[in-house]
Amino acid sequence: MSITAIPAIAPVAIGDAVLGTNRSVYVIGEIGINHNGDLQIAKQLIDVAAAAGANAVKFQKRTPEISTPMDMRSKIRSTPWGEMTYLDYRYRVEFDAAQYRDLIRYAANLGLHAFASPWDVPSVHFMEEQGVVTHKVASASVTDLELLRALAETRKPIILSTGMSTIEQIDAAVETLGTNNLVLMHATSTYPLPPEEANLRTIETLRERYRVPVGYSGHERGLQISLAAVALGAVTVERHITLDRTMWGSDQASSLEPKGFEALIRDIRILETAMGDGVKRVFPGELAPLSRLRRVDA
Ligand SMILES: C=C(OP(=O)(O)O)C(=O)O
Repeated sequence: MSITAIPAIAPVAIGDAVLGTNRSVYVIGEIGINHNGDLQIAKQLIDVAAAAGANAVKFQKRTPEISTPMDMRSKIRSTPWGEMTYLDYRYRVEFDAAQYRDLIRYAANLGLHAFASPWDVPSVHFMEEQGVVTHKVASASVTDLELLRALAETRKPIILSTGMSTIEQIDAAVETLGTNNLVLMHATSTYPLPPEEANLRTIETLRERYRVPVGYSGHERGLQISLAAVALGAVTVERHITLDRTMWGSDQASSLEPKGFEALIRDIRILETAMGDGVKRVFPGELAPLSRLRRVDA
């Protein structure tokens, strides 16, 4: 029987990790803004990611006066620090350069990459000065071509999330970034994500359309959907992590707590081993049952 060979999808190196088919899944603990602007909480979340066996932690970096939508800026928000405008709240949860240096070093000492999704062009330069191994593009930024051009100029590997985007918008983003050193992430930006909006078969759609490694950024409750994404070939999985889902903050409720994140990574490691390489063979463990059970030898 003749089988037509489809050209393999080139893996993408991020620091000392390689993301691609038949490689270990690159697990990202998305700290995002779940640290609520508190450096000690951020470090505790890095501890959680390291203890669970993640490969990386991720933050969100914003220049609030640029990245906060105009109509949101003066809205009043109740926060643990009192009532304040949405813009002031956005400033309250940002870390400065010295704090990022501290966090990235802290993560590196625990064997983790640390990087961010920059939400505006100055934030790209800010994270570049931190010497990060990669940049992530949040789903919200898919159509921000100015941001994508700045990211392309860094020549770093880029992880592009695709939630709340049409295929045409993703086409334009991919064209801007180029497919060299690009990892896409299937995502649906519903918080929390109901199964009927997960549409995991999109992982295959993105992989076939763009011929780049594809991962999954999840916002569901529980672990099943992320694990299914791995079974469908996701090369990276990103999940929000929190110390406690009842903490104040918009992403806490749809985040995984330490035990959940640990269980997720344990199961991902079992799954990636179980996926194998697809080459049909008789395994050593089958030899005893073979001699016991098969009557006709071919
Ligand atoms: C919001 C983000 O990502 P996603 O769109 O994958 O949830 C982010 O990386 O900041």
